[in-house]
Amino acid sequence: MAQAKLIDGKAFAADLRAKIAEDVAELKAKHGVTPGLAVVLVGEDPASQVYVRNKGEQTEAAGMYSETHRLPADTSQDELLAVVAKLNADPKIHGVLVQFPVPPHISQMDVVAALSPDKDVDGLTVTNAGRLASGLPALTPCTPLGCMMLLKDTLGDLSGKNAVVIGRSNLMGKPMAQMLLAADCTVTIAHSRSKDLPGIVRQADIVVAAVGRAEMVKADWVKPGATVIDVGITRYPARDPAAAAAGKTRLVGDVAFDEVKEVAGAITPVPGGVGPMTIACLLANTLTAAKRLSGIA
Ligand SMILES: NC(=O)C1=CN([C@@H]2O[C@H](COP(=O)(O)OP(=O)(O)OC[C@H]3O[C@@H](n4cnc5c(N)ncnc54)[C@H](OP(=O)(O)O)[C@@H]3O)[C@@H](O)[C@H]2O)C=CC1
Ligand SMILES: Nc1nc(=O)c2c([nH]1)NC[C@@H]1CN(c3ccc(C(=O)N[C@@H](CCC(=O)O)C(=O)O)cc3)C=[N+]21
Repeated sequence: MAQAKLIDGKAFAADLRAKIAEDVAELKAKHGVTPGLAVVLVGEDPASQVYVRNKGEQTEAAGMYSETHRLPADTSQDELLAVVAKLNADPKIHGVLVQFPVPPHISQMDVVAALSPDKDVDGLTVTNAGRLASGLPALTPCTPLGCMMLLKDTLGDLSGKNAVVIGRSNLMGKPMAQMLLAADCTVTIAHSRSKDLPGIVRQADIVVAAVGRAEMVKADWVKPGATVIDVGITRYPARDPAAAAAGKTRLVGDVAFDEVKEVAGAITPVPGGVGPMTIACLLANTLTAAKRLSGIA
């Protein structure tokens, strides 16, 4: 069997960011509005630090305003909610993202509930999740949005395809399933209590793995020719011992890439697949929020 087509999320995301930059320039020129994104990070999680830095750089490269709030790990929930309330009320800011996970003394649900749905560029509020489920216009989570773009680019019409989503988080699995359903797929959501996961996955024309267990999806789980989207990210020390000793890391997805690429029809790599799309879609959502908040679209 021929090797799977490699889905180049990095290149797709670069094109998307270039289009967003054009739209941002037009919004500024015609309406005097500069989209603004605020990212809030509580604690020192090194992986989150990288994402936060990438987000900040790419936001500015797209011509947007970016601010990052780094709060210490012992920030109280009330202090964090006060920061969110201030950003909700700040006219320079159109998108607010609180990086998860937050430390255990803070309730993620309470943080989400405090976000203004109009600025909820993660699509996590009950309002936006409900709007997505009801088929209404919504700000939707960035990672599933990016996965849908890659799937439509790879397969065209998704109607009637069997899609299996592994994972049921509010940020990833559930909204992914809603988007696939809206595109007329037959959708199965699998999770840690699912029985015979390999058997379920073998039915799929489309597999989306969003678990966080390195190389869980094996070649004999995948129907020949299926499209495989790997969302999972696990960070390991670099293979080279000297590099590892220097603190260098490598990213591993939820799919055993080397063996699955021999079976699948198309597959996203990690890194360079879904991750870059997440950030590009965050910029897209911030632009959408800026337009809506300014009464432009
Ligand atoms: N590339 C990107 O841009 C992004 C990557 N990620 C990555 O994607 C992964 C998932 O993220 P997220 O959804 O937030 O994670 P969560 O930890 O919130 O959810 C993980 C899901 O996987 C399920 N699960 C756990 N173990 C198994 C198992 N053995 N078999 C089947 N299902 C299992 C859980 O089931 P249950 O509900 O039963 O516990 C849960 O629904 C992580 O690696 C994360 O780092 C996340 C966001 C963006
Ligand atoms: N409120 C919230 N929203 C999120 O969307 C959110 C979050 N919290 N917490 C953590 C996860 C994870 N996540 C990623 C974003 C970009 C890359 C990314 O850019 N990855 C690159 C490489 C990055 C690198 O090399 O470190 C790639 O896969 O090619 C990965 C993962 C967003 N998340």
